[in-house]
Amino acid sequence: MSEWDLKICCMGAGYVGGPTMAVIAAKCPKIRVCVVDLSQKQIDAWNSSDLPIYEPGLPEVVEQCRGKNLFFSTDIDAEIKAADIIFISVNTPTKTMGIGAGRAANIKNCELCARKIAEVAESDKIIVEKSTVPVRTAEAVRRVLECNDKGLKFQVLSNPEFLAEGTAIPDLMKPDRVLIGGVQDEPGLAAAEKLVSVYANWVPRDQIITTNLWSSELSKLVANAFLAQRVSSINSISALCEATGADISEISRAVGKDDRIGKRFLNSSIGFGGSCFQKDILNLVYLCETYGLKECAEYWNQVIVMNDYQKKRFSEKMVSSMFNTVTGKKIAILGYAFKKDTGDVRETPSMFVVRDLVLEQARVHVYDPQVKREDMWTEMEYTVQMSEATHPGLDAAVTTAPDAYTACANAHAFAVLTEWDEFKELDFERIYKSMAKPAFVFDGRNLLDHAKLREIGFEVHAIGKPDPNKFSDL
Ligand SMILES: NC(=O)c1ccc[n+]([C@@H]2O[C@H](COP(=O)([O-])OP(=O)(O)OC[C@H]3O[C@@H](n4cnc5c(N)ncnc54)[C@H](O)[C@@H]3O)[C@@H](O)[C@H]2O)c1
Ligand SMILES: O=c1ccn([C@@H]2O[C@H](COP(=O)(O)OP(=O)(O)O[C@H]3O[C@H](CO)[C@@H](O)[C@H](O)[C@H]3O)[C@@H](O)[C@H]2O)c(=O)[nH]1
Repeated sequence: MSEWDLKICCMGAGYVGGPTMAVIAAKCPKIRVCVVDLSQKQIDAWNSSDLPIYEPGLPEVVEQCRGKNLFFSTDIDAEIKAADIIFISVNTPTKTMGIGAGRAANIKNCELCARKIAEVAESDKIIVEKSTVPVRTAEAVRRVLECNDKGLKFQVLSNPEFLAEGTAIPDLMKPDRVLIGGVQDEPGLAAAEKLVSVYANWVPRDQIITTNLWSSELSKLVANAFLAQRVSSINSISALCEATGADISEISRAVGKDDRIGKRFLNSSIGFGGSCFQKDILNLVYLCETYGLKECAEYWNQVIVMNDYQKKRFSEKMVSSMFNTVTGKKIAILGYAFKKDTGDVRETPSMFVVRDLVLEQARVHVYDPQVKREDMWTEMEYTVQMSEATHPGLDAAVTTAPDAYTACANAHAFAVLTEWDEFKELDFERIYKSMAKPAFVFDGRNLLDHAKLREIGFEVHAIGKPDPNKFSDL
């Protein structure tokens, strides 16, 4: 008799696999959970006190369960063999070459997981697609699994993840909903019910939605598209506010009070970043195109077009405000992560602003409380194809500062690009004194008290905020 009610294996120990499995382990002490990965470095970090990702509350949850019912391993074969349920939580990035390059999601890693499971499994299993995938990916996974020569039976479920970085632990502990898609026949429904029973250890049953496979897969893309669309919608209005003297925060407040619209995801910004929104909308656009739905594809693609415009608009505003030249000027960038409370820099809007400033030959000094310099460079090379090799002098042009004060000293401007709480508490009198004059502030998150900054002497520019010099009727 096993000491465990159930054994779960999760393939992929990243931003989703690690936290998701840690919470399952914490909520289900009778379930053995093992997260496996191809990367020894990643697994070693999960087994250390320096976890590979920064996520508030995560170290405590891992600490509570690791070595008891939560394990991290590179022994993929052994864990596949032992598991009753296997989650596939691997990365599905946008394809960079070949058919659909720049839009289609690359599901190669999902297929490789399915092949590995088919190769090594010795008993029937439930396979759960946790990764975000194009609709009908489960079909490919099922067909690969069926190719095992041992007569094994696999049930494939879709269980997309809705956690947001920075709030992953509360999102997982109290999810709005858990979505489980499966084949609507007896074995499919039984498999779905088994997964329902795992989540039911802490999620109320009426928040666990079961549906068919394709609806589940597609719902994930649609949820992200709707959220990103809200950000692009409010950002499009921020440009109109700057032109007319209206205030974007007041618009968000007034519009969001309508229950039908709701107040969340109406914060105007330099644009959305992160590993999901852009990738998933592009994936949706590509799917629409594949099915010949040109108008639908164009509609969703516009969310990305607006986001690119917002990022570009911000760096252009910086340059034009500073007398149309930043050449040789020191500019401080406060915040590099794509949002607060994470060290993740994938698709971060800060990177695009830094790129534009470097191309204008500014000297950029970046301070972020969680971002690692090596991650900045890796992402820059991957996403905007900039490295010391392609742009000699890049390494010297972008300095990482140990704190905000060092970044701002002697700078002509500072720009707030991530909404870290600590930026609100900075001593701006001290910063002002240390800067070249006129001292410019570009608030890309509407985080700071602009009236107070102006009183100190700063020239302040912010997203969707009227310029008091331009609008005397304010
Ligand atoms: N990051 C998020 O906030 C988030 C939220 C919801 C959904 N998602 C989706 O979840 C999936 C995973 O995202 P992530 O951010 O965790 O990615 P990630 O890059 O942080 O982690 C993926 C991990 O999978 C490992 N991996 C790749 N192929 C493997 C294989 N064949 N066997 C074992 N391990 C393998 C990689 O080494 C990596 O450690 C993606 O589809 C993403 O779109 C992400
Ligand atoms: O009002 C807002 C809200 C968000 N953002 C930006 O939008 C991006 C994404 O933010 P958020 O959605 O909070 O973080 P993610 O971790 O990318 O989470 C999204 O993507 C995940 C991966 O698919 C999903 O699981 C989540 O539900 C979904 O919120 C960030 O750059 C934010 O700064 C804004 O600019 N304004």
